[in-house]
Amino acid sequence: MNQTPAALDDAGLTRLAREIAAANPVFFLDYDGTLTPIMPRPEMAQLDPDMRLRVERLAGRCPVAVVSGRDLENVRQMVGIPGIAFAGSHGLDIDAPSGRQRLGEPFRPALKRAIPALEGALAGIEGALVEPKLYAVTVHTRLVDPALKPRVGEVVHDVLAGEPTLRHMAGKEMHELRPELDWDKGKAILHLIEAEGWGGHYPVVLGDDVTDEDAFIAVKGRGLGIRVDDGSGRPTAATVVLPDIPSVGRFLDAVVAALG
Ligand SMILES: O=P(O)(O)OC[C@H]1O[C@H](O[C@H]2O[C@H](CO)[C@@H](O)[C@H](O)[C@H]2O)[C@H](O)[C@@H](O)[C@@H]1O
Repeated sequence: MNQTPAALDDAGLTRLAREIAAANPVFFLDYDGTLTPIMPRPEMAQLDPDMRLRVERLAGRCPVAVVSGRDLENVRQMVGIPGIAFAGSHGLDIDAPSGRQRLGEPFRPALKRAIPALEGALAGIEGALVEPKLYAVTVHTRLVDPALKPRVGEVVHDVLAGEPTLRHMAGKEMHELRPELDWDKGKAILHLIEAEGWGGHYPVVLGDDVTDEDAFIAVKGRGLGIRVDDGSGRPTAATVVLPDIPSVGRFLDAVVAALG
């Protein structure tokens, strides 16, 4: 892990954007915390129209994929840009011009049991939100009384104990139950590079969360990981850090301008 990735001011950001544009890039963009600020509830994290326009302009100039922990159809609808590639459920569900890959399909029966079990067991805990996805289920704790958060964790682990084909993953104020598969955002990105014929492009990954670290590692040595700082001070495998989401906007503007 790189403890101290390079922090960029606006001049450095413009310089980096020009270098990237000259390298024939392909962009892999995370959604929550990267294109949109973290909000109290998932449905509140709507994409700002200016950010949508930037991503749209970028996609008019080079390949772009949105790689998210969200359900694929949900993030596709939130982004609202047709024709680009999407990976949902942390890469377990991919829809790209080359076709669809649904690695989570064999785990649907387990998820169909786990989702109502979680909804039932958490119904009495105010603020606990269950977000069902095609290939995972997320339990959000952001709105739960801090004293009750450990109880939410216990419920999640109780349900997990009955589902050996699922595993637990933690994120920002959330627990996720997902398929017990050796697959992550990094593997999804490498799959997309191969399947879409993007091997001649320079992969640039933007992300903020723990699950984006797999993506930074996947492109290390052949591309660039850019972490959007979330103030956690967490070590990262990214090479560069952007201080916030507005700087992501300025960076994408600079790349678009440099691509012409
Ligand atoms: O990979 P991402 O696109 O960053 O998705 C990761 C998770 O993002 C969402 O949850 C997070 O954002 C919510 C809205 O800002 C916030 O309320 C929550 O606390 C965060 O964990 C999404 O709801 C999850 O499904 C994604 O896995």
